[in-house]
Amino acid sequence: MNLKETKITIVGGGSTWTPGILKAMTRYKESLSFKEIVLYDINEERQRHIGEFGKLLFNELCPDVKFEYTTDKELAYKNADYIFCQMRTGGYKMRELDEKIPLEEGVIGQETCGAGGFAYGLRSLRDMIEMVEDVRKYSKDAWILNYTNPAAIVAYGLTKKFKEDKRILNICDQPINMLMSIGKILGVDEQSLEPSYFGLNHFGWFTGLYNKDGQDLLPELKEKILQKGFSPKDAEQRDKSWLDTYALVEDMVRDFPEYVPSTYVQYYLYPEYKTKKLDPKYTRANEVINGREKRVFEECDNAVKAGTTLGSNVVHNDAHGEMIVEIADTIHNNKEKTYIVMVENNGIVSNLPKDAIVEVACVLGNRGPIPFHVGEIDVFYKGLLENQYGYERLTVEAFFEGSYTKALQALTLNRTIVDAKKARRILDRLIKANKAYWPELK
Ligand SMILES: NC(=O)c1ccc[n+]([C@@H]2O[C@H](COP(=O)([O-])OP(=O)(O)OC[C@H]3O[C@@H](n4cnc5c(N)ncnc54)[C@H](O)[C@@H]3O)[C@@H](O)[C@H]2O)c1
Ligand SMILES: O=P(O)(O)OC[C@H]1O[C@H](O[C@H]2[C@H](O)[C@@H](O)[C@@H](O)O[C@@H]2CO)[C@H](O)[C@@H](O)[C@@H]1O
Ligand SMILES: [Mn+2]
Repeated sequence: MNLKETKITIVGGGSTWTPGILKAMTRYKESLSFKEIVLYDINEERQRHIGEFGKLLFNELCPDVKFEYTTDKELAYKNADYIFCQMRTGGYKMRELDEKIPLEEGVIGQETCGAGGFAYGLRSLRDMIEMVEDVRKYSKDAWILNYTNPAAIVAYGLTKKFKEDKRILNICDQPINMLMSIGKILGVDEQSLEPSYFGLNHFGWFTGLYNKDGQDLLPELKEKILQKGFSPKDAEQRDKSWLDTYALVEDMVRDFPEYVPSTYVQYYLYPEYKTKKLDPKYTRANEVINGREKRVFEECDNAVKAGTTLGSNVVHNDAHGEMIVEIADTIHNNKEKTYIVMVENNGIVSNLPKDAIVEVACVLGNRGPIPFHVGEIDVFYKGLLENQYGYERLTVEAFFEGSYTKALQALTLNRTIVDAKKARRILDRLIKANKAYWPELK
């Protein structure tokens, strides 16, 4: 075990996901040997609710750890060893517009896919670049583990901007969440499965699931999905929209039986069907504002009022918190475990561009992720991914160059839009809505 004492900072301390991360951290205190935890956010009021909950939690479970929450960058980033980042530029108010504007124009309105993800990407990039610069000013060797969405765009943009920085790792909880559900369907512990997987973030496929004997359980999984459908492991705690999203995995396996896709692939394969199903008057942002956000803040406040976190039910999705903490632990202790994370392609998928940010299985240790080779992918997958790569790249270039033309090209290329006149209408509305956040596009 690596005994170096560590400091961990959570950026976006006021996030609805922070309590889950903090709870997971309490289980890794010895292994990660942290002595200091700091929450950092630009919204003092919002963070205070989570910060007070965290203070109580650490006081009860790890009293020798210094726990603070702050809006001061120096305090947050100085001498930090691990930065866990999960910020949302513009908050849920802007997420609502990301989802509603495209839907009003008759195309997918979603947090990370299509025009919504594009709008969110142009907002996130500005703040994420600033965050990396701030962190590097105070802690040049800290590992930055990033959840901030749209992770595909953020990862591509940060990789272009900070070419030499090998300690930024972009991660997503979707593959592990899916693996947990897969484990339940197969009746095996998901930890015992070695996945093979390729794609871009929120656009990928499981191509193999090997048990300890080296047997591939993917064929059995596909059979079971076709017989009984696909639902999340924690179905009883899920909002309806996520249950609907999981359910469509069955359709995708029926239509394209080679692999098992990420749930997000449905936005690209069935854009017309999905658009009809989504309600432009009440989107996922509304569901979250009235559900998770309300519940997390109320439950944090209730614990603080009660003076104890014991018995508090604030954590809703263990996998999310567990994943980022486990990844830090794996790096810290050079555990060389397998995770599906984002890395620069550089030939991993040999027929996709080298600078694409792919999501693949990697062995993770203190040198960072070491990817498993994928090789050539078939024409259908290559076509889909090459198209999405073009969209992601043009989005990032539009941001860096302030280019309206590249923004229009990006949206036109996106499979959820296609029509250039529609793309222009959506782009013009998004420009107005995002005036406070985007670079000027000329
Ligand atoms: N990669 C994944 O798989 C994954 C999974 C879940 C959530 N996420 C992402 O995590 C983030 C948080 O999600 P949420 O739903 O809890 O949102 P949230 O709005 O509840 O939390 C985000 C927090 O970030 C803060 N913030 C905004 N701009 C900031 C900045 N520049 N610096 C520091 N803090 C800032 C906000 O004040 C807020 O407290 C989002 O980007 C979301 O998309 C990613
Ligand atoms: O709509 P939200 O705010 O609840 O979630 C958005 C995030 O969704 C993903 O996380 C999923 C997970 O992948 C899925 O399998 C399921 O279990 O629920 C999680 C969220 O509730 C996604 O990976 C993130 O990038 C999104 O931010
Ligand atoms: Mn994700």
